[in-house]
Amino acid sequence: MWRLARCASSNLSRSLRRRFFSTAAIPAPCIIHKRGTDILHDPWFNKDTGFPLTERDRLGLRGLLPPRVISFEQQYDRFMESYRSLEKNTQGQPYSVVSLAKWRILNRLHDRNETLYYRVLIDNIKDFAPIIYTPTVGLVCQNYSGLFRRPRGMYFSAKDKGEMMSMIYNWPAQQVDMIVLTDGSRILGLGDLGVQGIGIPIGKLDMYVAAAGINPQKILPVMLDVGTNNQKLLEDPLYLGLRQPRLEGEEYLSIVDEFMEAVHTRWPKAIVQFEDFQMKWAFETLQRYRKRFCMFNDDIQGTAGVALAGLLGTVRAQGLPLSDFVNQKIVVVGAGSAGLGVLNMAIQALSRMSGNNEMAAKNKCYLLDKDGLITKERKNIDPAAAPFAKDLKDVEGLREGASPFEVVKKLKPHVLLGLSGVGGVFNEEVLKAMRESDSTKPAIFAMSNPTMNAECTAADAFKYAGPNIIFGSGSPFEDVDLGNGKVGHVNQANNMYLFPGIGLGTLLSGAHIITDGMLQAAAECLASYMTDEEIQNGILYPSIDSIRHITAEVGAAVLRAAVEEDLAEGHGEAGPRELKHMSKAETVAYVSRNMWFPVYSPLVHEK
Ligand SMILES: NC(=O)c1ccc[n+]([C@@H]2O[C@H](COP(=O)([O-])OP(=O)(O)OC[C@H]3O[C@@H](n4cnc5c(N)ncnc54)[C@H](O)[C@@H]3O)[C@@H](O)[C@H]2O)c1
Ligand SMILES: O=C(O)C[C@H](O)C(=O)O
Ligand SMILES: [Mg+2]
Repeated sequence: MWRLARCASSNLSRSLRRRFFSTAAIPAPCIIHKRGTDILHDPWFNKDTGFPLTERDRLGLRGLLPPRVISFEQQYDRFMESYRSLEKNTQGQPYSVVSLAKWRILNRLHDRNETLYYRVLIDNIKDFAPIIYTPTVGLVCQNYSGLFRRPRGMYFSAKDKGEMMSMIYNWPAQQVDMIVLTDGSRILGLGDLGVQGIGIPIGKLDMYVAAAGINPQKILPVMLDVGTNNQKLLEDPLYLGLRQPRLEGEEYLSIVDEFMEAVHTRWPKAIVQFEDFQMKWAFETLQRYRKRFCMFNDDIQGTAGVALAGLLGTVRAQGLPLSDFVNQKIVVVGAGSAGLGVLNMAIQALSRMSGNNEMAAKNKCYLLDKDGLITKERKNIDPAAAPFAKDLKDVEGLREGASPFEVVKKLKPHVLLGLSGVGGVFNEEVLKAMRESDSTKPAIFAMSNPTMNAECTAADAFKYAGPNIIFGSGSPFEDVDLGNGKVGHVNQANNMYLFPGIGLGTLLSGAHIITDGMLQAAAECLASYMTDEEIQNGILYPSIDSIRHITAEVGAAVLRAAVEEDLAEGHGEAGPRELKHMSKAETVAYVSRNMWFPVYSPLVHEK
């Protein structure tokens, strides 16, 4: 049964939350094995003009920098000034020009000085997340060949078969905690982008550092290049990936197997997040590895938790008890890895609430794909979608393949949720049909990314479906002015609210696998995070400004679930016994304490 207990410290005021996380601890010294220009060229350690004179002496930097020492705060202000003037100078130019210019200036800093980069990112997450993450990251992937200056992360290709076990030792860090892996086959809603999809693991890991405080020296973005079926890329002379069609079947799996074994051999406790794999491989690899390695699929499992929190929030927003969730009619448009992940988790929760009656739970959920409503009449039904196919006699008045409009018109659902990857699927006609919903506050979630691929815009949703709706989208939209001083609130229903906490909680627990129980704990924590007042105002998720706080809470919930399942083997200072004896509040404090925060550490050279 779902109990929405308040998170341990969720009653902290927003400003206190911010202050709590911006208080830097006294930095511990950092041992390095480099000197001179090698340090200046290493973004992990570089402080640019910020090296104090004593350190310049110790590290052989004297004379390699202009004499004046500039403080971290001055460097920070200088960067922000350049950023703001770029913003001013590009005003009125097309979105793609402006956002790529912003991405470039941030990326240059990332390449040069990671401490300063992550500090500006954390402090300005609301402004910068849409640049380094969704939606601009999609544009960056599309333009990767042109934007490429220096590599980031590792690239394992089909040509590296048999070599991966040794290649993994080419990575310079001794320890890696968090890996985000893609094969580039379904990048956001943009399709197969081959090797160019590396932008996604980079963006996701930036969120890990900013939101979860994973040390950037312990992250690794990885591209598994098994070819591409994108003809345009194959014909592009500047394309940087393998120019061959994608490997299939056993050949494909043997590459992923080899990579997973190599990672596990060097870093047995590293967590691997699978990201943006096309559906068949997303499900297959999850089944294949989840009991053997510490891994999860963000598009299936992270998205499901965020959507479930949104669905439960919708019930609360309607002023109903959570138990009323079992009466909600939910229409999901998009039967891919994300849509099926959401439906699976929603049905698990519904069925728990209705006394393990899975049949009753399924009856309330409807699934559509590119060919419309999925029923048992469907020819060549995808096995993953088959359990959700409707018996025609249970959907009277509807036909196999009914369109989103027909389905909404007939069923008057409480929730319409899109994960189709297709922009505009919730058109005027569909949105207007939602006005006749059986709910007084129906919810519309247009979760596909990036912005162009959202099923509808926020403005259209409020305009056509009415001012009372709850609205969520995968990519950020501005709140909508409804007139008379009223505002239509836009929720960013994006898995970024969960994946950083799933990774952090798992890491600190020392669990060697990620179970459904741990994922459910993450979703429950997010669902309980908002106050009733916020929920009444249509606000289902925290502001991205407090992402570090919610991530600490989610991380603690995941860790505690691992303890309850006897999976927590401990990490660093805290062994399994210590973890077991921590109270809920102590667990949150422990997780927060273990979040890395960017400050210049004194550097000490060792041969
Ligand atoms: N907001 C989030 O956190 C989040 C998380 C994961 C995925 N997504 C987004 O969801 C989208 C889908 O991801 P996926 O991994 O499930 O992709 P997928 O390719 O596995 O599945 C796409 C599904 O949409 C269906 N579809 C295609 N055209 C359609 C149409 N015109 N009408 C109805 N259905 C249609 C397909 O038949 C398929 O079932 C992507 O845009 C992705 O960016 C968002
Ligand atoms: O990347 C995102 O913004 C969310 C999600 O993982 C997606 O694939 O769209
Ligand atoms: Mg994704």
